[in-house]
Amino acid sequence: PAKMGFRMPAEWEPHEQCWMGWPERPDNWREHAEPARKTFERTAMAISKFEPVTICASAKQYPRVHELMEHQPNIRVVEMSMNDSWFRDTGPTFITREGGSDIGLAEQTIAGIDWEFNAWGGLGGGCFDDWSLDRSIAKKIVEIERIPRFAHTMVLEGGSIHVDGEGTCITTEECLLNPNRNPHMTKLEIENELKDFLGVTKIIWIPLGLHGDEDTNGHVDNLCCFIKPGVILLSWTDDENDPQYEISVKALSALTQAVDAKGRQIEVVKIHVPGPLYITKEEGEGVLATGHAVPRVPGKRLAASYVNFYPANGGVIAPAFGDKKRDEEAREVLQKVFPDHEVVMVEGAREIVLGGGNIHCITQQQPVR
Ligand SMILES: NCCCCCC(N)=O
Repeated sequence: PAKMGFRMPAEWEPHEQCWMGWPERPDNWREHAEPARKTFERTAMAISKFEPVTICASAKQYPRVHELMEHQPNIRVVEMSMNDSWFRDTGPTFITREGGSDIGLAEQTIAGIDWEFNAWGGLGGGCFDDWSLDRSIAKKIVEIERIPRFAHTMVLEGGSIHVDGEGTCITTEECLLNPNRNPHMTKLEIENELKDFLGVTKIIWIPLGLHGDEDTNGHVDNLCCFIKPGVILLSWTDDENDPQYEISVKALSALTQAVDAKGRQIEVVKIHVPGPLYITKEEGEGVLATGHAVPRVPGKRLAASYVNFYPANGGVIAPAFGDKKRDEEAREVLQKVFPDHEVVMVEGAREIVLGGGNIHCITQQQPVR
């Protein structure tokens, strides 16, 4: 696609809409996903103040969600079956190009990449043992939008990459070089596919993702993200005894020793992680042990980070974990780095991180065409 002039826009570039799934499986979400649906609802309502939202819900969930959103003109609900509701990873990665007949390109100015998906590691450490429905979500979304589809055989989740829109991609070795994704591909081969499909010329590799992020093997979207070309927001901790400290120091060094596609040094802004937060006994017991999904064990560290936010048109939709001090600190940092956006902290994001991700993981932006 890069050869055809496509690139993945930066997430802060104008959106046509936001796509979301709807949680229900009781072996990944506690209390039959009731608390999680409350937070998904808050997230969809918050985003809908800035851009249209499409919620995809299973046949079982459709009636309730449709009724819930009946008076929300900026939210539409469609029926779609899924194994779980992580549309960052199962939705398409949209790519765009400057279209128009004047430059001889076909009219198509937007397309969707349909990566291979194996539930974050397949039977070698994945989150559940059947992902057959999730593998069709990207295809169904681009069909609904009548957008061309670029299918790829490489396993990749949208949460494992971030781009600056100007040729640079950041990702983690912990995830992309994990043998449970593409064991048959070398680092160079993976780089070349990212360059071709995302329209980037430089990959900056970060060794490890967020401590505790075992579900995804350290997706970059839980560790750091671009806030504009040349500037990266990095999850940090002042506690040198927290295992996160070493990880963040390594990431800081990888980022400050690199230059981006335009030859810029990277400026790093730190944002402190909440907590540390751990799964409580009550939370763990609320998740059904079916044997078909990764168990939620009380006492395990939650992979909670404020960089897992969604940049909507003019709004930053960020997780609030109930850690009053760090939630407020994070809101201030986000407002400072996004001076022209309205920062909305979504209460109850702890329910999403109990499922293994956060607000960025449950959303997928569709850029304007
Ligand atoms: N249990 C699956 C968690 C998936 C998290 C998704 C993400 N992009 O981090």
